[in-house]
Amino acid sequence: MEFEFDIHKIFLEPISKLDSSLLPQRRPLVSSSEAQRQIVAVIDEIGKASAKAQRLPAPITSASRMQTNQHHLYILKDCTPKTAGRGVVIGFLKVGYKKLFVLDHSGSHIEAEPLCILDFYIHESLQRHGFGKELFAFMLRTEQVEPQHLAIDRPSEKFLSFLRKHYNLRSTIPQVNNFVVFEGFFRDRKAPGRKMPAKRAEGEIKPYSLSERDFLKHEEGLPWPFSQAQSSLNRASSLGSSPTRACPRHNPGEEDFVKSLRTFRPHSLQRAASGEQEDPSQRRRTR
Ligand SMILES: CC(=O)SCCNC(=O)CCNC(=O)[C@H](O)C(C)(C)COP(=O)(O)OP(=O)(O)OC[C@H]1O[C@@H](n2cnc3c(N)ncnc32)[C@H](O)[C@@H]1OP(=O)(O)O
Repeated sequence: MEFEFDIHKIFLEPISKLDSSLLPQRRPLVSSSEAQRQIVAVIDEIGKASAKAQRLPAPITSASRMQTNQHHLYILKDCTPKTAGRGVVIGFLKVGYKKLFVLDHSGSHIEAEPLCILDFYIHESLQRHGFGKELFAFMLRTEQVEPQHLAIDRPSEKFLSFLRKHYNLRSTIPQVNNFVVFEGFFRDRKAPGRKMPAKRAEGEIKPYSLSERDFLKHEEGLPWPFSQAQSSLNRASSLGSSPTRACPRHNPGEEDFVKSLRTFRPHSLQRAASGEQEDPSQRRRTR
């Protein structure tokens, strides 16, 4: 992706890590205000490209969302002499910690706060050249995390293939939310998860967990899963919640629906109990 300004003056490293300040560790070679303006333009553009590649109705990565969340954004630029001019952005990877209830092999809910892969994109013309692996490996080193300890927010087929090929991540542990976790998720973690009691007091239950992609639904009307309540509940519900997300709006009939969620036994849970595996790609949100 090319821009009307010089990428090499704002991103001095091959891979730049940004947080909510939107400023890379090495100070850009242009004024702070100019750097901020250019970096906002880059993030918004690559966010749009990623959404288009994933056929999402709107970007899940934008400068404004970066500023209001505790996410880390890794941006890879091209350093080869052929693009020595103003430089190009090859792709990006966005990660962040989220509080989730993750099902273990026995179907128990474990409260965990794993690093989650939230958005990942390499420009179409440069896919399958090893850039994704370079970016992903850099993130793993920087965040000091093992690939099997990650939770993935609705991976695409390409991403699942990527994880199989580079990290031998194949078998998933069936979940009832939209995050995919792999075998080994619970092994040798630095901070082991907390097992939740089978029955919890009323009011203590966090009824659902929103993935990055679910905020899109928020903007369209009732938040997911409440937006599903009027129609039939034909997909697995989610448990757990994201600390970085605003509280859902309360609507008439919402409490009844939450109660019904508490007694609802999702298909994935039934599958977990029977040992049957679910194809994670089937869990992707349809538009
Ligand atoms: C949580 C989320 O972010 S889900 C969304 C993930 N992003 C997308 O799906 C957007 C479109 N895809 C992409 O941007 C890229 O393909 C990525 C980010 C998934 C991978 O980056 P790449 O630079 O292509 O990966 P890299 O070259 O390091 O590894 C290649 C491997 O990735 C997988 N892969 C990459 N592109 C494809 C493709 N078009 N079809 C199938 N598998 C693919 C394959 O396993 C491939 O190995 P192979 O060529 O031997 O089959």
